[in-house]
Amino acid sequence: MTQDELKKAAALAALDYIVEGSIVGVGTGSTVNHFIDGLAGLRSRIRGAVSSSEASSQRLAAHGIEVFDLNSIESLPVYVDGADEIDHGFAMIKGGGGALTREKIVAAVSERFVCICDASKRVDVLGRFPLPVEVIPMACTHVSRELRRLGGEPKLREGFVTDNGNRILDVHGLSITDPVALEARINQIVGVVTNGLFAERGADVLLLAGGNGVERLERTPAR
Ligand SMILES: O=C[C@H](O)[C@H](O)[C@H](O)COP(=O)(O)O
Repeated sequence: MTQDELKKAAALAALDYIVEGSIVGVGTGSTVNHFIDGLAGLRSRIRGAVSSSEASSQRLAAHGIEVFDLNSIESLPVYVDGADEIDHGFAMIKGGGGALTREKIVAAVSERFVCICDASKRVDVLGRFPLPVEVIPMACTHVSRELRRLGGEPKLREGFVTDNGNRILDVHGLSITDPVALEARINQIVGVVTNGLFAERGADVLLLAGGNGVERLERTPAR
């Protein structure tokens, strides 16, 4: 199977986690695009969706799925999203598509985070994928200096502006052995909006597609 076929298999498996009659939290990216396309077939069984990016909102709307403002809803039983890397404790690096801030907000509201990935995303230690950090534009140089002090090598994502009007620094060379601590530390740097570590609020379920099908893994409570 190709990587895209594996992404699609993981995405379609996530349809089993949708709560009938609810609003569904929807992430961003090529794996989630398969999920949105699959969700279109269940349109009559959900109220609609909350989206984490302009791109996902457009795709949802094109399928006739109503997109709600997060501020207008009371609860979100399930959030479905991909990841760039996920470790064995279900901490993730996200933001390869630059949607990390809205993704983290929607994930924070959700009761259950279902992560959909092909098997190449599973790692022992996070950090080979450069860690995206969303930054207020005027703070890029300051934040870069601070990130270097933490041992990383930040590179500005050229020509890219987030849905929130900010910039992305991709931080190379980190070996992230304590994702919860690093997530908090980077968020303390003035000018940082969000970083792409999803560790304090990691995934609850991992649907991991490989050669032998889709593994359905639940986070163990002790994480
Ligand atoms: O900003 C993008 C998101 O965090 C994506 O969920 C992540 O980059 C994975 O994307 P893909 O499914 O395209 O590999």
